This record gives sequence, structure tokens and C-alpha cells, in this order.
Amino acid sequence: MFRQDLLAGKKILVTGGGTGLGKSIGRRYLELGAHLVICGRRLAVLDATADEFRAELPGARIDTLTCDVRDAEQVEAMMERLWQTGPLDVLVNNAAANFIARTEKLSARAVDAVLNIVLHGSFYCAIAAGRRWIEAGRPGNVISTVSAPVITGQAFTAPSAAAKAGVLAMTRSLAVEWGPKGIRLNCVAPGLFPTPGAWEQLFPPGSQVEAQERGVPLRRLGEHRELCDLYAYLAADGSGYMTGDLIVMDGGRWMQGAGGPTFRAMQDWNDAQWDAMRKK
Ligand SMILES: CCC/C=C/C(=O)SCCNC(=O)CCNC(=O)[C@H](O)C(C)(C)COP(=O)([O-])OP(=O)([O-])OC[C@H]1O[C@@H](n2cnc3c(N)ncnc32)[C@H](O)[C@@H]1OP(=O)([O-])[O-]
Ligand SMILES: NC(=O)C1=CN([C@@H]2O[C@H](COP(=O)(O)OP(=O)(O)OC[C@H]3O[C@@H](n4cnc5c(N)ncnc54)[C@H](OP(=O)(O)O)[C@@H]3O)[C@@H](O)[C@H]2O)C=CC1
Repeated sequence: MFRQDLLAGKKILVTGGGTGLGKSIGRRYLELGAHLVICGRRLAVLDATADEFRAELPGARIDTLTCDVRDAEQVEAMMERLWQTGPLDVLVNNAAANFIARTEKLSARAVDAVLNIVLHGSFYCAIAAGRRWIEAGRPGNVISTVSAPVITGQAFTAPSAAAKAGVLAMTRSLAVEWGPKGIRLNCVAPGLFPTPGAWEQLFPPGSQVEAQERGVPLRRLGEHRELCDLYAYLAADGSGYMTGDLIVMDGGRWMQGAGGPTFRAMQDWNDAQWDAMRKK
């Protein structure tokens, strides 16, 4: 779909890039010639991913940095280290956390666990990169992964829906504020793209009422490579006139109803069913 050197010369940070979609996006960036930096809380996971990439793509340039994006000081320290080997060109806010729960049962810490990673983490990373771009008079590019509940809301995952909606508001606010400085920001809302992380948290065994494909008008789940090519496009100079946008790639799922049949069935779960899910 793209020239092999589409992203040559670009340094790209993918937060949460050691697993799941962040890992797939990072691999695609490397294939297209980028210098990739991935961060997350677990160094062993990041290093295993980096080793896998180096074996698959000899000559690939990849760095790993541990960082808990909930902690603004750790984000600053990561950006400082990252900039020492040259400025960043693209930030991908991908790190996130989510779980299903009845909202009235959530503790304050449970709400914070999601908001702090998704909303605060994305803010800290955007500001740390944006300030450096502005001080250096350089252009910048932020791509944030949100989800279709930014449009619809979503039952039983209210903190994630609210936090991701906040990330969209941040994106649109900064697209205007930082546009004159050559910094652009966009959001992508993926639909159902299977990853161990999302499926463990959102669709534990016993929670599904019918095949997930049934809830998607295109009648299939997304393939990582389809999503990754959208992230490649957004990272490339060819998308340079796009900013403040939300691109949904979900096979039409959101228009059919938030969360699909699985989440609708949760409205009728009893205490025993919820307790069984919480213990898993
Ligand atoms: C369509 C949507 C698209 C989005 C998809 C995705 O994002 S997929 C991405 C999917 N990938 C990921 O999510 C990967 C990252 N996930 C994680 O790091 C963890 O799953 C985390 C979200 C719990 C945060 O961990 P942490 O170490 O910061 O926190 P901790 O373990 O110390 O708990 C803090 C508080 O949360 C409470 N609590 C926890 N679970 C539940 C629950 N099921 N029920 C209720 N409460 C729950 C826990 O009891 C505690 O409160 P307490 O008892 O002290 O008052
Ligand atoms: N898969 C799907 O179908 C969908 C996914 N999404 C979004 O896609 C993105 C990736 O999700 P997915 O790949 O499925 O799930 P994963 O659980 O695999 O990804 C989450 C990543 O975030 C990292 N992370 C979590 N907390 C922190 C933190 N405090 N600091 C730094 N890194 C952190 C994790 O690494 P570590 O634990 O080592 O820190 C992990 O690598 C998320 O933004 C998610 O909301 C949206 C819609 C659908």
C-alpha cells in the first residue's frame, strides 16, 4: 500500500508499544523505515518485543524506555532521554486501561486507574512533546487511540469512555491552539481488533452472547494490518493537512449500538454473574 521508505527519517514514540495494537503499529512503522521508540511499565515485555522486531527486520532501529504515563515526572524523564538521540517527530498515545464493571460499584481508585492512564497519561505525553516542538520551532504530530464510545458513551466502561472523550477534546483543542505552530493532532477509534489485553479485560469467558462479528455490519473483526496502515498514513507527511479529526475504523459497528450485543446483555446480569466476572 505504501512505499517502503514512507516513514524513513521519522522518530516515532508509541506508548504501550510492547503489546497488542501498539506492537502491531510499531512493527508497521519499522517496516516503513521509521526509528521506533516504545514505552510501557514492564521493561521485559518491551525488550521481548524489541528483540522480536530486530529478528524479523534486520537493521530495524528500535529503542525501549520504561515509563508509567500516569506519572508526569516519568513522562518528562522519558522525553528528555528520547530527545538526547534526536527530536521526536510523531507521538502515538496508545497506552490505556479498561475493564467492565457496574459504575455504581467502582471505588475512587478504580475510576482513577483508568482516567490517570488514558486521560492524564495522554495529556502529559502531548504536553511534554508539544513543548519541545514549540521551543525548537519544529513541526509535530500526535495520534491518539480512542474508541467509538467517544461518540456514543458505553455502558459498563464509563471511565474509559469518558477518558477517551477527554482525549478527543484535548486533540481538537490543541489542533487549533498548536496548528499555527505546525503541530497537528488526530484521533483514531478502532473497533474490534482482537488483542489479549482488550479481550481479557472486556470480553472474559462466558460474557459473550453471540459471535462478535454479528454486531459488526461488515460481519467480521478488524485485521491489525488494516488499522496499522491508517496509523502509517497519519504519521506520514502525506496526511499533513489533516488535524483535529476523529477517524473511526470499526466496520460500521458504532452505528449499530455501543458495545454490541455483549454489552447490552450485561444490562440484565445479576449480582452472581458480575461477581463471577470480577473474580476472573
Ligand atoms: C470499547 C473500549 C475500547 C477500549 C479498550 C481498551 O482500553 S483495552 C485495554 C485493555 N488493557 C488494559 O487494561 C491493560 C492495563 N490494565 C491494567 O493496568 C489494570 O487492569 C488496571 C486497569 C486495573 C489498572 O491497574 P493498576 O495497577 O493501576 O491498579 P490496581 O490493580 O491496583 O487497581 C486499581 C483499582 O482498580 C480496581 N479494579 C481493578 N479491576 C477492576 C474491575 N474489574 N472492576 C472493578 N474495579 C477494578 C481495583 O480494585 C483498585 O481499586 P481499590 O480496590 O484499590 O479501591
Ligand atoms: N483492541 C481493541 O479492539 C481496541 C483497542 N483500543 C485501544 O487500543 C489501544 C491498545 O489496546 P490493546 O492493544 O487492545 O491493549 P493492551 O492491553 O495490549 O495495551 C495496553 C498497553 O498500554 C500499556 N500501559 C498500560 N498502562 C500503562 C501506563 N500506566 N504507562 C505506560 N504504559 C501503560 C501496557 O503496557 P504495560 O502494562 O507494560 O504498562 C500495554 O502495552 C488502547 O488505547 C485501547 O484503548 C480501542 C478500541 C478497541
